[in-house]
Amino acid sequence: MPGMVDTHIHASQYSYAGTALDLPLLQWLNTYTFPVEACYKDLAFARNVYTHVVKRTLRNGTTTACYFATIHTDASLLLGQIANDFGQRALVGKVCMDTNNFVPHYRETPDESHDETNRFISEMLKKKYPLVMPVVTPRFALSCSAALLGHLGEIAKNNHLHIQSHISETKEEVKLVKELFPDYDSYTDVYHKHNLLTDKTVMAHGCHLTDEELKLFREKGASVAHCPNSNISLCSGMLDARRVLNHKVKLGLGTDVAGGYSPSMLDAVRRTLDTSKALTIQDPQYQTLTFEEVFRLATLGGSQALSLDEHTGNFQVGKDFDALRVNTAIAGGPIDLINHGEGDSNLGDDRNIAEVYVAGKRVVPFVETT
Ligand SMILES: O=c1[nH]c(=O)c2nc[nH]c2[nH]1
Ligand SMILES: [Zn+2]
Repeated sequence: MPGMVDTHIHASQYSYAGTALDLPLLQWLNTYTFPVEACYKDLAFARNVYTHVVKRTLRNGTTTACYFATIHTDASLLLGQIANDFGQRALVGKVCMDTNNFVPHYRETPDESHDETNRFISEMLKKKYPLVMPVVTPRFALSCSAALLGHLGEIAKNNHLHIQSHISETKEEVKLVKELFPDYDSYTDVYHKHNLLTDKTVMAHGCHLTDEELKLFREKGASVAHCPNSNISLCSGMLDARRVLNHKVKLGLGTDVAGGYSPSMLDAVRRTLDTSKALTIQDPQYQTLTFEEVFRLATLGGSQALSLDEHTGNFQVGKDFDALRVNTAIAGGPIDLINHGEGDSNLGDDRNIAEVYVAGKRVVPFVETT
């Protein structure tokens, strides 16, 4: 099968994946996330976690990942180097944030954020990695001043770069953005007015976007990363993926580690189906997503959401060979091939992924270096 595309994952949060899911988003950020992310000043710590997350996601069939790192430029560059060394296709973002009243040692000044983003981009591009690219990464509107958002929009525009952020994940966040940015039409308009809503933008969550906002997404060619595990785990909301698709807005899936507790894109597939079925329980007229539609979101949809579909997403002639060799009967695997069930099985996991290829090169099993 084609390799899977994780359109939204925090590499820096992998160290506590599976824990700390007892608070809503904003408290969760202040209590767990910011103190952990501050540790990436230490490059040895960063190397350890980043090596583990790249290996784990590759083993789970993520041939392309769109990563958030932290505010630390050198550690973020290290993540790019590690993805390149293991052969993963990746977008890597140095996080930008100049507003953080709860953990004040984990924030930048607007000038630092601007200068360090420029340094991150120029050093990353200098490496000429074949599959790893920088992405401009304002954390979200609540962490960024208007001045910083403006700087970042300029940088992205002048260098034709990808952009990633979060939007409308929880109702509380939407309300606070309204209070902080009263002169804008909507949360989406805050990013739009700062040149951060382009056809190379991917915004995570979007649970509470209005039809007007989705229209603006469509007009600008921006995409949504659907992160169902995180949406449920932090009780943020349920994205109506069908509505996003009906608006013809590009849509991919994200694990959103560690708001989402699983680094597996197969988990994202299952949670997407669960969310769609929960919406159907609430409204029996709702058109539930099919397995085939969700499989497409995990592969081609993700590549379109990241504007990488020229290179990856399916086996169309001319694209790179990003692929998984799947063995449903693998020894010790999770599937007993004894029943007469028809159609696609929901039971597979990483044990069934025998080999992973990125751009024609086998990257799993790992080649042990001496
Ligand atoms: O799920 C999330 N994880 C984060 O790290 C984050 N930062 C802002 N908004 C966020 N949402
Ligand atoms: Zn996120």
